[in-house]
Amino acid sequence: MPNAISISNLSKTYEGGFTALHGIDLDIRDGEILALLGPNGAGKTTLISLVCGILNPTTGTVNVQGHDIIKDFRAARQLIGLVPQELHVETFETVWATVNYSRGLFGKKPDPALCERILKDLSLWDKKDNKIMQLSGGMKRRVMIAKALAHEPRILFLDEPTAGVDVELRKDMWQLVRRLRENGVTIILTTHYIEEAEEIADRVGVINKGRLILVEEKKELMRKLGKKQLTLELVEGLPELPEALSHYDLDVQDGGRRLVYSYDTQAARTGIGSLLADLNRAGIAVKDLDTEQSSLEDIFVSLVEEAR
Ligand SMILES: Nc1ncnc2c1ncn2[C@@H]1O[C@H](COP(=O)(O)OP(=O)(O)OP(=O)(O)O)[C@@H](O)[C@H]1O
Repeated sequence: MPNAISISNLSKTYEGGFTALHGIDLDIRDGEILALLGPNGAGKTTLISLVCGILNPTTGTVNVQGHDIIKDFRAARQLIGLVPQELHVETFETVWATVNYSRGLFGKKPDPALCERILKDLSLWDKKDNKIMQLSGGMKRRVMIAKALAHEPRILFLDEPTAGVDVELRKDMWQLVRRLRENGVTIILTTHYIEEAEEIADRVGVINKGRLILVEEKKELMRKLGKKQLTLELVEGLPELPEALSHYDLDVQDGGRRLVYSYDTQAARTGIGSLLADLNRAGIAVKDLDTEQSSLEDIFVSLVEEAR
């Protein structure tokens, strides 16, 4: 499949000399949902602003479905919808006027049926005649999304779409994102909520201090970097760990009544079989056992810590 966006050696040094992005190379595939994760100030918004032509790069190029973002700005920009992090909507306009106007900005003919569908999809239809200033924060955020979709972009950037949004609305947004993807829209979202990436992304990119430290299929990332833990509930508490078990990576918890064994899912041998055999040999009876896989959050925290 062709790439929706190709980013090559992209850097940004702001006036004053601070370099917020260092030589980013990234291909965003057509039709995927890519989540960009990174701590505050990592450079996520800078990257989005460069791709959307809001900022000029210091080095590098960005190609949007074959259109260079600088040489062929209008064609490239037309393919993109941007939902910025900050809410800035014309407060005295109605929802309906705002969304229709946005479409016109891209030189597209009015399409009331499309605007109606977008507002209905975003549960804003009953607010269409309201002035934006009469809406709640979550509704204003949805208006920003409606605006970004009004010119039928093929690529949608969502910069922290669910920041400050309640759980219910967050789930609605995820559903909307999935629906857009089903219609072939490529989606790039930045988020601090790892569960968001875990829930909806196909691939995950991690940015730290202006560098893209990793881009990987979410499933592959979790498989490769995910550790598993086996928790063993013992029939009787152990006063101390027997010598025969000292070579296992075991954590003794709950006054010796629980053993937690960490193992690498990728290792040729997990060691579980021999651990259970050694427990049996040592006369330690197991009441119950449970396994748990590390979350994307654990992986993310360890990646960013490693890069420090
Ligand atoms: N106009 C500017 N001039 C100078 N430095 C800037 C400017 N805009 C952003 N920066 C710096 O660039 C770095 C990256 O900022 P950016 O907004 O891209 O981060 P981010 O990953 O989006 O962060 P957050 O998650 O907090 O939104 C930060 O150190 C920020 O202070």
